[in-house]
Amino acid sequence: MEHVTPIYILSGFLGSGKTTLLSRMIAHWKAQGLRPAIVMNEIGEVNIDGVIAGDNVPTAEMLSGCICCSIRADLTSEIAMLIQNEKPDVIVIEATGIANPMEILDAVAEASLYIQMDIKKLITVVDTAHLLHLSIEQKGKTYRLMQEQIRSASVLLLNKTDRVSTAEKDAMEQLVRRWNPFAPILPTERCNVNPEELLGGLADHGSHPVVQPSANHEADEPLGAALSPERVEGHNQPESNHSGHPHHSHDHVMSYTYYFSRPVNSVEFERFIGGLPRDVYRAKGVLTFSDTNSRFLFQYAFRESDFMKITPRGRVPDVVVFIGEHFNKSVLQEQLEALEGKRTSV
Ligand SMILES: Nc1nc2c(ncn2[C@@H]2O[C@H](COP(=O)(O)OP(=O)(O)OP(=O)(O)O)[C@@H](O)[C@H]2O)c(=O)[nH]1
Repeated sequence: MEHVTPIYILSGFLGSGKTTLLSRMIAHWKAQGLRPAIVMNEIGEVNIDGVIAGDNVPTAEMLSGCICCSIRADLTSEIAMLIQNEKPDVIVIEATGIANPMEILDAVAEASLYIQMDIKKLITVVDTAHLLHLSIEQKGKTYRLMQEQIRSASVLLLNKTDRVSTAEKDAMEQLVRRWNPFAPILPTERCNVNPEELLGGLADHGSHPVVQPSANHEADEPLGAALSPERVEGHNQPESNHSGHPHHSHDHVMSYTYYFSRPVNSVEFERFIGGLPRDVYRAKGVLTFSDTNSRFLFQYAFRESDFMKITPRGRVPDVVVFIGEHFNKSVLQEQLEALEGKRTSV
């Protein structure tokens, strides 16, 4: 029988912890002597996560678009090429944080018409603190998207529990359970989860039928929750895509990439980040500071920033990608140029 490649899909809002989980999954499979491969999707024009994912992992980068819509057609050929060239034991697709998982499932299922693969799980990572914040406001596109990502999951990580109290965590667990009564919910810090519990084995992949969008799964099957009719009905965005399915629009989301031509002062940079408009909800990049002698991977997600020393291999530029809604790119550009000393005031 032809080899069937197991596929895991990682979903979750921007900055929820998908790449953190991906690193753990890769480490787990490598420790078992398996060969994983990654399809990494970014809406920005550079792949900062590629710096984190590590060496020796075959990666297909799909940049500057979202696999659930604008570059969806490329997914089949990217997966086919990975399988043909790298013969991986397992593939993980990390979707952009703004992707609608139903659309991704649909795209992957479309690809499975041509490629022998078995969609094992759709794992959604939730930033518990962010969800708490949005659940108080109870509105907004981000809240609705997060709800969809939670509804579609076959397993859920309630991540960043260190940023909420126990009572808040319990409340969010109840909320998530209401939205998705089927998926196991695993509360985590830094996605620290038992990989066996999360991933199961890969060995049984030959026995599952390849998932189709119209498949009628039992609730306890891995993707039963995601593909059941009420889940599809829950996906109630008004627009339609080319395949006639209701389509989620990303028109409100924008990204801005800034390349640095010289090191900047770390304190001034942190001050700039502290003053970012609320409409910028995610930023990440690689930076060289003038007052330190290391390079840093910079992360900003739901108003928390993080700097990690790195020694990137190969040529990695100093760059930051900002993602958000309707923010003013030229204001950011002016501030960044001022940080570089190209302008006199911020
Ligand atoms: N406080 C806290 N931070 C976390 C936790 N998990 C991940 N982070 C941090 O959150 C930031 C975003 O994590 P990522 O794993 O890059 O998130 P992501 O979902 O891949 O982000 P996108 O690719 O932009 O969608 C990083 O700075 C992580 O170190 C957690 O449990 N607690």
